[in-house]
Parts: sequence; structure tokens; C-alpha cells
Amino acid sequence: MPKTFQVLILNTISKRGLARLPASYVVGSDVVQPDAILVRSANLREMDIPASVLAIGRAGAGTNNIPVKKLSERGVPVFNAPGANANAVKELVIAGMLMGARNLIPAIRFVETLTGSDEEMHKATEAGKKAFAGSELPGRTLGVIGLGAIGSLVADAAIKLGMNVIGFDPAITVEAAWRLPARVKKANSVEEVVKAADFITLHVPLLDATRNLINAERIAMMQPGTVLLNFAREGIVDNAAALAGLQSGQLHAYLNDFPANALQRQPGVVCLPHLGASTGEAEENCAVMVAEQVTDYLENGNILNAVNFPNVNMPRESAYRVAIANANVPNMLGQISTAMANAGLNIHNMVNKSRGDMAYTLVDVDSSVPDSVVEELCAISGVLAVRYLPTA
Ligand SMILES: NC(=O)C1=CN([C@@H]2O[C@H](COP(=O)(O)OP(=O)(O)OC[C@H]3O[C@@H](n4cnc5c(N)ncnc54)[C@H](O)[C@@H]3O)[C@@H](O)[C@H]2O)C=CC1
Ligand SMILES: O=C(O)CCC(=O)C(=O)O
Repeated sequence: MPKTFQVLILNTISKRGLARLPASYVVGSDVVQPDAILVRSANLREMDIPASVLAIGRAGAGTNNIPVKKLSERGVPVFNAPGANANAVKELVIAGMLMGARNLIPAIRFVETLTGSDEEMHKATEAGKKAFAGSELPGRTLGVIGLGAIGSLVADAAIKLGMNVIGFDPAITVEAAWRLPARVKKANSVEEVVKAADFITLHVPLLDATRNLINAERIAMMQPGTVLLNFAREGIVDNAAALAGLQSGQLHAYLNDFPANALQRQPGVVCLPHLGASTGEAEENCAVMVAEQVTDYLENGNILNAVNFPNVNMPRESAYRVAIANANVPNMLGQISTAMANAGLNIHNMVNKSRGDMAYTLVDVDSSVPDSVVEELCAISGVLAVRYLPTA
């Protein structure tokens, strides 16, 4: 009989992604005892996450809306969709650079004020347009802070538009480094980037270390007339400092995805309604990716793209599988295999991986696992969660 898991859906998750969940699952926004939650930007930090929850799927990149540390303590993986919306954000950043360089938003606002006959409007257009004359991108320098999935695509697109690019990322992954064009100049600090660039774009997660990454001190180091783009997260730019920078002329424009009271109707500010990932393609990519990852976890215990667990995949060769999340401390494997051996269980296959403080073990055995063994495993000090996943 196919298994039934219950999946709580928060936010609008693409139908194509939801269709990847097996038909036997109960899926909806009113599920009360969910085995998994699929979410986009809803704030799970303010929610009592039910004890029934085994996995969270974030249909997107950032997980700052999810209490990852607390969930790790419960042995619950938080999956995301790395790179699945990167192209959508990249395109919006390019649009943002063009909006900033060509003064498109103030120009549109100006046109909206025009009244009178067509002839009067034409006259006012020709008289007024000089206020919105802009500059072109080739030969200008783009500074990219954070060269992950999005930052590396933005850097590549900017090079193709004829720009110079300088980037900073102290923890760039090997895959992202491979994606970077050789022409991207590697900076050794945020300061080196902000001093060199005409346009600065941010593609880092919101962390304690990145809060107010762009502050008054760094804005003062910028070239006068810099265009600042924040399509990463609210909080990475100090809004008050950005407004002061616009007033002093250090900043020419501040384009971002995060409306706030202080930014409303401020000259030089363009706020979009968190649109970075809002394309049909990105929504579908993200939803498909997390739905597949969460399903494989619920059914087989395999882990791909959890932000708090190692990737672990073991093809199923036995019908009897136990999945154990545990603290990454000595002698866990010894205790796990002893509990199984004492119950006469023969281990067919086993994989154990760790990431930081978290370790995860999949054990396939040759015969059915009694409840007493699962209870014994749960009682081992340092074990956070145990799941028995038989297919028979
Ligand atoms: N506006 C929107 O709708 C969207 C916003 N985002 C935001 O963009 C962020 C980045 O997304 P991805 O590129 O997909 O993530 P990613 O994980 O692929 O890349 C982030 C990069 O930032 C780097 N980084 C971390 N701290 C840094 C620091 N202090 N200085 C410089 N680099 C640092 C990391 O090493 C990593 O390479 C997400 O965390 C999310 O907050 C992502 C998607 C859509
Ligand atoms: O789901 C969304 O629209 C938000 C996307 C986002 O901010 C992210 O993926 O980090």
C-alpha cells in the first residue's frame, strides 16, 4: 500500500511542484498534523511548528524565515532549492541596473504628471527629458558581493554587457567559482569592492555577519553617484545610511526588493515588492526541487540540499531502513550498530555523514525492525530523531 504523508502548504507553491508529491499524500493549507511543510516567505519563526513535522521544504534560496537551529535540535532537515530561482533574480538585477543608469522610474513618474493636449505633452516631454539623461553600462564597473548561485550569474551577465566586474566572496564554492568568468576581478574585502564600483549588487544571505553590510562608513567609501542594488534581503543595507547617501550624492539610486516605511516616496529610491523570484519558471523550478527532495526524505530518508544536514543518499537494496539524526560526537555508530546486533539484526548497508554538529546515518537491515530497537536507538544520548522506513 502506498504511504500517506501529510504536507502543509504555506504561501502559493507552484502546481507543477505540488504534482511531484505522490498522489497518496494529503496536501493542503489546512493540514493540522503535517509530516512536512512547504513554504516560501512565510515566517516560520513566529509559528509553533507541530511536533509531527519531519521536514521543511523552502521553495526558494534564503532560509532566514525558518528557525533552522531549533529544527536542527529536533533532528528536522530544512531543504531549500539552491540556484532554482537564480536566473529570475539575475534578470531583475540587470533590469535594476538599467533602471538606475537610465533614470527610468523618475522618468516614468514625470510622464505620468503630463497633462494637456498632445502638442503640449510633446513640448513638455522635449523640455523635461534632459533631467533624466543617463549613462550606458559598457565600461562601467559592477561590484558583486556574494558570488553564489545568483551573484555568479549576475557577474557573467554583466561581463557580457561589456561591464568590468569586481567580486567578493570569502567562502565561494567550487561550483560557483567554475561558473565565474575569468574576467571577474577577485577582491579581498567588501571595502575593495565598494571603492572600485559604479554599481554595487548584493547577493549574500542575511546573517549576523551580513546585517548592515552596507552602512554609512562603506557608503562614504563609494564613488559619488554609485547605484546600489539590494535584491538579497532587508537588513543587509542600513536604510537610513542609504537615504543619507542619496542626499549627499554618494548614491545616485538605491534599488531594492524590500519596501519599508522609511523608503516610501524617497527621491532616488525604487522598491519592488519582493519580486526577485516571482517568475513562473523560478516558482516552478523551486517547487519541483523541494517537492522531490522532501518526498525522497519522507519515503527513503535520503537528504539532498538541506541547509542543516549533510547530503546522504543510499540506494534501497533492502526493505528495512532506519534513518537516524544524531549529534556529531564519538561512538554514535558503535552504539547504533550494537543496538541492532543485540536484536539479531544483520546490517546490509550503512552510510554515515556529518556536517558541523549534525550527523546522519542510514542503516538498511535484512529483516523487520522491532519497535523496541527504534525505542532503544531513540534513548541513546545524542540521538535527535529516529525514523523506521520499511517498504514492505
Ligand atoms: N529577492 C528575492 O526574491 C530573492 C532573494 N534571494 C536572496 O539572495 C541570497 C543569495 O542567494 P543565492 O545566490 O541563491 O545563495 P548562495 O548560497 O548560492 O550564495 C550566497 C553566497 O554568499 C556568500 N557569502 C556569505 N557571506 C558573505 C559575506 N559576508 N561576504 C561575501 N559573500 C558572502 C556565500 O559564500 C555564498 O557564495 C539568498 O540568501 C536570499 O536571501 C534569493 C532568491 C530570491
Ligand atoms: O518565494 C519568494 O518569492 C521569495 C524568494 C526568496 O527570497 C528566496 O528564494 O530567498
